[in-house]
Amino acid sequence: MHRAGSFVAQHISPVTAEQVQPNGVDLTLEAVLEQVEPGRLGREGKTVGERRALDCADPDTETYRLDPGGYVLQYAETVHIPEDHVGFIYPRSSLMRNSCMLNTAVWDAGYEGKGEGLLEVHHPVELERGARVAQIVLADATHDETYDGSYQGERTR
Ligand SMILES: O=c1ccn([C@H]2C[C@H](O)[C@@H](COP(=O)(O)OP(=O)(O)OP(=O)(O)O)O2)c(=O)[nH]1
Repeated sequence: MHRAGSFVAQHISPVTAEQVQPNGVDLTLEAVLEQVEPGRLGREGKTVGERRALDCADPDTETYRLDPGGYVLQYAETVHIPEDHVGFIYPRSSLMRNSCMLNTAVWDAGYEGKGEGLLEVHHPVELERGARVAQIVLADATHDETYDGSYQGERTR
């Protein structure tokens, strides 16, 4: 069962009433990165290649103008996935209706941090820093142990 937005909101910080949706909570854009060197996933271990933070095309309004391509998007909110739950991200529908897609991996029980997502841009788009771009939902889930990986606490310290 997926939990109501009001439940999800208890695990997101900071959060405003505008972000709370019937079935989840909207996350906002903190930064857009462009990968500049290859990463590697091996049989043992992994490395994330260097990413460069993009400048806003309009610094006054903190607006990014993105051409078609793949970008790493960083969310502004700290998310805590409570025990007995798993999280998933969906794009805000207006982002998708503008020919962009935001992809998700699994948000594990016990994870806490400011996460990232892969933004696919299929038509030029403008995104303002602080704009609501994604929605996180929580579903009930059984699990073994809780998340203790390399991304625990990312961008919160
Ligand atoms: O779209 C997503 C999905 C997950 N996460 C966060 C929450 C998740 O709990 C954590 C780690 O994800 P995963 O376990 O898939 O990472 P990994 O590549 O297996 O690395 P590690 O083993 O170091 O955790 O990253 C995101 O920021 N964005």
